[in-house]
Amino acid sequence: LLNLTTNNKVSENNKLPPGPYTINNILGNFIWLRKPLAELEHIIHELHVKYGPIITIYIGFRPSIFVANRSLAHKALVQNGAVFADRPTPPPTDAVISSNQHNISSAYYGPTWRLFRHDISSEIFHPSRVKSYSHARKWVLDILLNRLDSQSKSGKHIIVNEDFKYSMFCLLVLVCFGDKLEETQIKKIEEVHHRLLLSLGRFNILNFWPGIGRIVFRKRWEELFQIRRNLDAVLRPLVEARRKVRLERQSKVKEDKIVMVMMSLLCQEKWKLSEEEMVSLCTEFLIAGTDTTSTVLEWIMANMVKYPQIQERHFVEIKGVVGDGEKEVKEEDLNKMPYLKAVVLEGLRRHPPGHFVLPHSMTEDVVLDGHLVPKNATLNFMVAEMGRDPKRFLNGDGKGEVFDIRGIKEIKMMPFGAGRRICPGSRFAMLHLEYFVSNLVSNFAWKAVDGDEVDLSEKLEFTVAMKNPLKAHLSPRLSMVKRLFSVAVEDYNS
Ligand code: HEM
Repeated sequence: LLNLTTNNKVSENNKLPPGPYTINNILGNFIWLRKPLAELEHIIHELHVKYGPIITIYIGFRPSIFVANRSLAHKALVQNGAVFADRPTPPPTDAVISSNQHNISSAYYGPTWRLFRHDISSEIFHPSRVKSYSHARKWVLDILLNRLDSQSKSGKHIIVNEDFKYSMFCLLVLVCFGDKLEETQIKKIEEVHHRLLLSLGRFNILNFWPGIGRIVFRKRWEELFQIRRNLDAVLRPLVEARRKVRLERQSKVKEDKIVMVMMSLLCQEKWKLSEEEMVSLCTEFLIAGTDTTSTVLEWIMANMVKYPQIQERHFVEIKGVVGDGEKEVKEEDLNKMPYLKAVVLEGLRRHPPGHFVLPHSMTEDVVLDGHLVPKNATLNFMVAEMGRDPKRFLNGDGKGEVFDIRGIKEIKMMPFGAGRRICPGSRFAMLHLEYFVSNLVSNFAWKAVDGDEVDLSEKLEFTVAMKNPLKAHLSPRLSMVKRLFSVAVEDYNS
C-alpha cells in the first residue's frame, strides 16, 4: 500500500543513483577504504556537484548512496521512515564493542531495537525524567565553574575542551549509574572510553577481508580485544553493584522509580541482558553523549569569543531574566531566552558534530527520486552541507513559532538525524547546551587571546572538532553592586 501511494515501486527502469563507479570493483573499493573520512566528504561533495543530489559510490563491497538534498532526506526518513530505518550489518570490529548489535545504534530495525529505543525514550529521555536530573546538572556545572575559576586566577588563557569533555562525561556517568562516583573512578572509565575513541580509525582496516586480516593484523585485533576487556574491567563492577541494589530494593518499587537511571533500565527482566551486553549499552550511552555535546559546546563558545557582540547580546538577555546579583541561570529560565535558543541552533547548524548520520539501510528495495535504492546498499545524508543553507532560526520578534529540530514537517537542518532513527538524546543534549552556554556566559566574560584569533577550522576526530582548540581569557563577572564597589575602591586607591 505504501509503495502504491508513494510511487516507490521498483521497476526494471529504475537504476542506482549516478556516480563514478558503476561496477563493484575491488581496486575501487580499496581506494575508497584508504581515504580519510574528511577527504571522503570533500570528494562526495564534488560528486554531488557533478551528478546531482543523490549519488552512488562503492565503499567496501556494497553500493553507498549519499543524499545532499533536504527535501529528499525528508521524503526518505520522515515520509517513508520505516523502509529507511534499518542499519547495515556492522563491520566485525564493531560487533566486538556492541556485543553483536546489542545496542541501539547498530541494532536492525526490529523488535530488539524497538524495545531498547522505546524504553530509553520513555524512561531516560522523557521530558519529565530529563527534568529530574537537574541536581546532576547543577553538580556538574559547579565542578566546571570551579575548574574554570581556579584556572582563570592564574591570569593565563585557558584551553577549555578537556574541561568541557570531563563535565559532560561526569553528567552522563551520573545518569547512567545513578551514583556520584569518586573522581578516580570516573577518570578510569573516561580513560578506557577515550582509548577506544582514539583507536577506532586504526581498526577500520581489520574489516577489509577480515579472514586474512585476523592473521595479518593479529596484533591490532589483540589491541581491540584488550580495549573490550578494559571496558569490562571498569564497568562490570558498577553493573554488578547496581544489580545488587535493584535486588535489595525489589520490594520498594516506588523508590526505584524515582532514581530511574540507565542501569535500572538495563537490569529489567524483559531486556534479558548479559553483563557483557549491559557494558556495551553503557559504553554506547557514554560515547554517544559526551563528545557530541562537548564539541558543540566548544564551537558555540568559540563563536561567542570570536563575535563578542553575540556574547554581549546573550548576557543582556540573561540579565533581563535572572536579575542582577544572580549568577546561576536556572533551567526554568532557559525558556525565556529566545536568543540563547537561536545561538544554540545556529551552533548545531554551522558545526554539527557529525557531518553524516550513522549509515542507514533499507528493509526492502525501494525507489527514491526515480532511482533504485537497493536493500543491500547503505544510505547516508550530507548533514553539514544541508545545514549550510543561510536561513536563520530566530523569528523577527523572537516570539514566533518554535523551530522544530526533528524536521517533521520539513527538514531545515538535521544535526540529530531525522525520522525513526533520529537521535533519542536530542532533547537531553539541547537542554545541556542551553544550560551550560548560558551559565558560562553568566559567570565569566570570555575574551580572545591577544594576537591569537579564534580559528574556526575543523578537524575530524570521533566528531568534527576544532582544529585549534578554543583558547580564551576568562574573567569572573561581577554583580552591579560589586562592580560599583570595586570602582569606588579603585577611585579611593588612586
Ligand atoms: C549535540 C549532541 C548530539 C548530536 C548532534 C547527536 C547526533 C546524532 C546523530 C546524527 C545520530 C544518528 C541518526 C541517524 O542515524 O539517522 C544519533 C544517534 C544516536 N544518538 Fe545522538 N547526538 C547527540 C547527543 C546524544 C546523547 C546525549 C545521547 C545519549 C546519551 C545520544 C544517543 C544516541 C543514540 C543511542 C543514537 C542511536 C539511535 C538509533 O539508532 O536509533 N546522542 N545522534
